[in-house]
Parts: sequence; C-alpha cells; structure tokens
Amino acid sequence: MQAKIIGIGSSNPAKVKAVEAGIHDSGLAHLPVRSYDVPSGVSPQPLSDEETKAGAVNRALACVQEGADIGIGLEGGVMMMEDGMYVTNWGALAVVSGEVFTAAGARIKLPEAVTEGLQAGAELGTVMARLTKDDHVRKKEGAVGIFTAKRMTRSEMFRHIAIMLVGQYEYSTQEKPTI
Ligand SMILES: O=P(O)(O)OP(=O)(O)OP(=O)(O)OC[C@H]1O[C@@H](n2cnc3c(O)ncnc32)[C@H](O)[C@@H]1O
Ligand SMILES: [Mg+2]
Repeated sequence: MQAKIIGIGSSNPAKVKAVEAGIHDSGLAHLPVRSYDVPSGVSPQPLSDEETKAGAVNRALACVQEGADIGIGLEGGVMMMEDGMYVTNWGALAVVSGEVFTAAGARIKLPEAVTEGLQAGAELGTVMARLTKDDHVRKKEGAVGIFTAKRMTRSEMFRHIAIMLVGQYEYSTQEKPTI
C-alpha cells in the first residue's frame, strides 16, 4: 500500500517544521504532514536515553493507530553521564506494517544551574523559559540553540533525526542485492 498521510505525534512547531524539512527531498515529500495529539506514554521529562526513545516510539505508533500511514515521534529528554547531565533526543518512524525505525540526535552537556533545576524536579522546558525569560523557547531554538549560540537549533537537530528516519524507511523499501 502506498502511504498517504505522515503523522507527527506533536504540535510543537519545532518538531513539525523539522519533519517537513526532513522529508522535503525524499520519496515522501509529496505527502501531507498532519499533527496528532497523542500521549508520549513516558514522563513529561524523560530522564534517560531509554525513556526518551520509548516516548518517541510510543508517539510514532500512536499516530499509526489514529490513522496515519506513517507515524513519526520525536522526543526530547536528558541523560546522566559521568561528567554531568546531557540533553538527548530521539525519533521513531512507525509504518502500518508494524515496522519501527529509530534514530538519535546530537547531545550536549547542560550547565550546572540547569542540571540543578532538573534534579529539583523541574522540566527542561520550564528551566529554559526561566533562564531565557521566553516561555516559547522549547518551540524555537530550544536548549540546544541557547547553549550553542544558536549555531544549532532544536528544529535543525530534529531535522537530522527525521532525515535518518526517512532514509532508513526508504532503504527498507529498496530491493537489496543478495550477499
Ligand atoms: O509538545 P511536545 O511534543 O511534548 O513538545 P515538548 O517541547 O514538550 O518536547 P518533549 O516532550 O519531547 O520534551 C520533553 C521535555 O524536555 C524539554 N526539552 C527537551 N529538549 C528541549 C530543548 O532543546 N529546549 C527546551 N526544552 C526542551 C521539553 O520542554 C519537555 O519538558
Ligand atoms: Mg512534552
């Protein structure tokens, strides 16, 4: 069956824009992208790679359950490493057939003050809004943008993930040479 609708499991413009830009020169470029209001099934602030990835997969599968032919889920979280807390990002692409592809995005270490805010139970989005005095920072450049002097943005980072998801999907539909 030919896919007709790509679902994105979020209405966050940074994520929607990333998916639209990520598919633009792929075989899926002609398909409409629709936002689906679906739960991530994980905590509002994922605290590990595993939980962040699970959120992305849950969102992607939920889009397909709601009628999308291809569902894409993008999830932001944080993870601890030996030298501190890193922002981490995951994406998943689910197909009606049941296949699921996953991809991770760039990571950077968060400043100590931000880490302390999260350890006190706040969400990264809330801490970033307080720091930048901008309630919409998570929908725009995000933490990645702020802490890289906007050389990278949340949307651009999610675009890379979307490209890797669509690329894996396209590869799966190609005829493979026998080894
Ligand atoms: O509407 P949804 O799709 O849920 O978008 P969101 O911005 O809440 O994004 P996530 O649920 O994927 O992110 C989980 C939490 O981490 C925060 N977060 C993750 N990455 C961020 C970033 O780069 N900048 C600001 N907040 C970020 C976010 O605000 C949430 O509190
Ligand atoms: Mg969220």
